[in-house]
Amino acid sequence: MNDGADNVNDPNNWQIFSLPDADVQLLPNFLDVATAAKTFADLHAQICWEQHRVRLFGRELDSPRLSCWIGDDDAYYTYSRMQFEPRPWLPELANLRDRIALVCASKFNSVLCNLYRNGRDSMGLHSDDEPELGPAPVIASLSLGGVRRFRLRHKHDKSLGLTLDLPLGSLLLMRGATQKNYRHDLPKTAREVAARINLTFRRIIVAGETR
Ligand SMILES: O=C(O)CCC(=O)C(=O)O
Ligand SMILES: [Fe+2]
Repeated sequence: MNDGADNVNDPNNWQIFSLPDADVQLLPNFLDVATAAKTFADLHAQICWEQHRVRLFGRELDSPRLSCWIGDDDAYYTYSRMQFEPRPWLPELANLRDRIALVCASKFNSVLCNLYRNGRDSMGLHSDDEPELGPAPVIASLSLGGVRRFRLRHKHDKSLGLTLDLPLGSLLLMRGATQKNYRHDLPKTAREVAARINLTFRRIIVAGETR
């Protein structure tokens, strides 16, 4: 793990983007390069990667990536109108969850893991705005492996957006009204790119919880 924990906790190391109607920050070196590489190798081997299906224009298709939904037993999630039952936490993921919770001052009970095998794998434009995430979700996104382009686009004002090449070991934090006002994607690329793992830590509001 990154021994520069003080470093990570120093709010000055967050890059804060002044994006209207959103709250987006990046901690470029949450994991140092060696730790990020080891974490990538461990998770690539340990996560039970699955081919999820997505519904698009009334048709069901293979999603262009491999995925795995991991979380507490009660953290059910509906994504692209498909229900996912969480798989149990792996120790390394639970450890990352706790460290990320500290630097983000938020709690997470689940993580969506995505594996982009090459430049043809991608994530279409969407908002993480499912009702079970609550009205202003905190999404913490850790990137490992190959660098890929990530784009945020305002839902109503085409002039507003942000494009980031997410470095390995970086932690992107989206909070507040970001999901309400923006969509994001990870486009395909013709460049030769190494495989990438992305972990989006989330908090599902479980039935019976007051908020
Ligand atoms: O791979 C990424 O950086 C984005 C993943 C994402 O948007 C999601 O899991 O909802
Ligand atoms: Fe997303």
